[in-house]
Amino acid sequence: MLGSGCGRLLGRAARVITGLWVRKMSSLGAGQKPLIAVCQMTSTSDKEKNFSTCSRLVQEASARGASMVFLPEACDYIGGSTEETLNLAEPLQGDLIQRYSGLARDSSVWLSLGGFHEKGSDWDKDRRISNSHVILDAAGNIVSIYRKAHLFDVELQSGITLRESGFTVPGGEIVPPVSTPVGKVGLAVCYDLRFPEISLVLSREGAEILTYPSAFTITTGLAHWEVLLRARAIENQCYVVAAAQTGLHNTRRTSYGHAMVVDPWGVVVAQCTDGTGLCYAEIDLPYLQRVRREMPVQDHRRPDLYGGITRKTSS
Ligand SMILES: O=C(O)CNC(=O)[C@H](CS)NC(=O)CCC(=O)C(=O)O
Repeated sequence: MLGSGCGRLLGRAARVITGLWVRKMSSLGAGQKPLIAVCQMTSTSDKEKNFSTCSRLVQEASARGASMVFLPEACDYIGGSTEETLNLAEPLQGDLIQRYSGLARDSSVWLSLGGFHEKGSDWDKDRRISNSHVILDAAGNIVSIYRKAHLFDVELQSGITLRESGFTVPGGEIVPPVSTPVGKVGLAVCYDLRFPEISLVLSREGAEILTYPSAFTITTGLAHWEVLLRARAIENQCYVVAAAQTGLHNTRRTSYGHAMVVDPWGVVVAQCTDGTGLCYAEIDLPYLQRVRREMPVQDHRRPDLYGGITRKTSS
């Protein structure tokens, strides 16, 4: 737990927005803080239904005054088999992205599509897709694409076996944080959460908000989800935003849920309850600056000691 000596910072504590505040970025006055909305849903292989869920959530968030809405990994669909996952994939020039684009435009919000199954230019060669985190601005333009770099290939004794590399090509780059109306957003996806290096690169590049849209398994979620999200927020003194899949997708896949927002002090300031829904949080950048000023961990780093960390360890 956090010690009482930190009372001054803790005094500000968690503020989860519940009221019907309509305060779009365009109408934000001086000192007003932008609002974000974070989504939780249960994707299936029915793309039409998934889109209509996303659409309803985004419209609700927009009516509440959110400037940016975060959708989870696989917001487009979760296939019941590798074959189905591959068959349903679309290119970023396809119909589905156009519809998300229209949704951002019609609702005048920025959108994070936390994981879009992207049929890329190498499809004909390798028949694998990318797990792409796409940022759309409020006019519906694609402003950034990050392709998941760390793929979830695991075999747990508890019965969870997933081999993402069987249908996905790993991304080859970390993309610079995106300037949005709610702050500078650093992009990652799900399993990337377990690799602090990516968060260090993003925060060094200026990220104020780290994003981990996810479809965590229940076993790993129970053990690791919240502690990892809070650790990334504390280490980097960033907001951490984690939209999430929840519940039963098909006979073989279930997700942990617990979509949340963590503030730069490590406090969980918003969290979804059970099922499909949203949670909201204000992004308080002056507060983030204060946390960084009062405990300047970035200035205390000792890169002279860490040289070997980027080398792969032999097993
Ligand atoms: O398969 C899709 O269509 C969408 N992708 C996912 O659900 C991915 C790959 S299987 N899931 C994860 O990375 C879970 C990570 C996790 O649970 C952990 O790190 O503990």
